[in-house]
Amino acid sequence: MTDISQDKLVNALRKAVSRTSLLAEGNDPELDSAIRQIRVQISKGADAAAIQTILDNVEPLLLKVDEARLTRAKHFRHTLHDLIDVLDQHGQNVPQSEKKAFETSIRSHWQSLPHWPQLLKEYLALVESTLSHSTPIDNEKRTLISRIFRRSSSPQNKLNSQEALQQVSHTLSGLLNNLALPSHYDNQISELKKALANNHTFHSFPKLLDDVIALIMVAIGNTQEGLTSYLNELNKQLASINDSIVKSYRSQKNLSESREGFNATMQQQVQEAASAVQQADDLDTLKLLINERMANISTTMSRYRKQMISQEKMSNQSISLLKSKVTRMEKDTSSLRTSLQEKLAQAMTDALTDLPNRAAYQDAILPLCASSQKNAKPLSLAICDIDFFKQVNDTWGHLAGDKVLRLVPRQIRNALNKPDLLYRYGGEEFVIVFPNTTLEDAHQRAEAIRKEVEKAPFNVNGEPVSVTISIGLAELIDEEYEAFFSRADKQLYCAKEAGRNKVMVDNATPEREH
Ligand SMILES: Nc1nc2c(ncn2[C@@H]2O[C@H](COP(=O)(O)OP(=O)(O)OP(=O)(O)O)[C@@H](O)[C@H]2O)c(=O)[nH]1
Repeated sequence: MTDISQDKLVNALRKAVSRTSLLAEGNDPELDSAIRQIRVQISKGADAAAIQTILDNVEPLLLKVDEARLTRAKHFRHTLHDLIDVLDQHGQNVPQSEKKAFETSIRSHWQSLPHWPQLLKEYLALVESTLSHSTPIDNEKRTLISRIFRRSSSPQNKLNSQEALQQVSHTLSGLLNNLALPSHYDNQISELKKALANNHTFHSFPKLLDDVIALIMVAIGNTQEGLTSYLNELNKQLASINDSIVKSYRSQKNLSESREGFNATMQQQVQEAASAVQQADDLDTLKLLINERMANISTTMSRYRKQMISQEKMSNQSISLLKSKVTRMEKDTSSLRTSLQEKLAQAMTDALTDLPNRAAYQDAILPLCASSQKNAKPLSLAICDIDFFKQVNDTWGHLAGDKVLRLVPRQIRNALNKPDLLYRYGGEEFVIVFPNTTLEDAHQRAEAIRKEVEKAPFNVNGEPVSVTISIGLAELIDEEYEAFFSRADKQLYCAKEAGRNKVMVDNATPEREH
């Protein structure tokens, strides 16, 4: 193998190793050893061009998986901070040093899925510690969670215990939405979400939290299983390609060795013939000598031809074996790509409504904002929230609530233009991105959306149910995304305050050249 192709191979494999190392970060020693074995393959040498092509195809997919993982991790980090907020609101004696230590743990480990259960357990320890720093232990045996929420029912606290419990349950439900588990877990996740939403007692809360942790463990198992088998497979195939290359190299070497041997023998025989001619005294002896030498040369040549033919055959065989191995590896890679694409689509889709979910929104919105600002094109954002949705759940049950959650986006779609993008942001909240749309046009469309939902004939068990939505709207100006979202969100809050079933607009508009 030439130095250049060796360099190419080393680079390609280094890229793959660094990507897979990233994915395998914090996983078990088996994965680390698989990565080490790939490094060994690099040093042994393999067909650079074939592997480069395959890795180039795999790399963007691995990158996408990384991004989805990062989005989930960010969501988890928010969840933990939400949980700390709940604790701050309800426990006046949160021990600051332990809270800081927990926040440091979050900072160090939020990106590593295997640490998530540990972080949730640390949260429970912080709850426990908060309690032991506060009121003296009651005689009544209450669970830790029940005590902290019980204290929250004092009038100076903003939320009552039920609301606090709901807030935590809601946060954990959001976390479940972002776990990216295979679809056969959908039922279990939706049951657990239902149990969280319906949970009005504190004693069952730790059990529910345990169930959430168990599902996170499954998600960890899945990630590791997939990666381990992928790395093992890649490793096996690299090893077998390496084998074929070594064989092919050996037969090439044999060929050139026999060519050298042939040259030497021929030279020797020609020299022998020449000296025999000089030594011959008469014509008959000379004829005899020449015939003898020519016969020798002809035997050597036919032996050499036979050897060549058999070695060429061997060389061709090992090349075609190598080709079929590379083809198989390409096929396997393409099925890996398909399964990664399916997993990616699953992670980006909300199972209840089939809409792209919050992770998908977060992937899309920053590039959309950047491109609108760069090209001086308008971009508007609407945040929609179903009014009094809790009442729907409380009156007709969660299944009816889920039905409404599926129907509302259908109504919204009736008033959207083709390029408009609709996402389920979480719970009963939807966001709509209006690319290339001014605030004025987006306002008209948002009004149409509000009316579509208002006039829709929703019903549960044949009984009509009135469903409306409130909408907050803003157009992107020269600002950070967070400020843009917060302006729309503030308007949603105003729409709720103003009596709901309203569209409220933030009137800041970008300066346009006329
Ligand atoms: N059925 C169902 N309910 C959900 C889901 N996700 C969130 N919820 C519920 O949505 C409700 C949201 O209630 P609130 O945030 O109090 O808001 P609201 O009742 O809509 O009131 P306003 O927004 O103030 O008009 C909570 O009861 C959640 O349990 C879901 O996937 N399915």
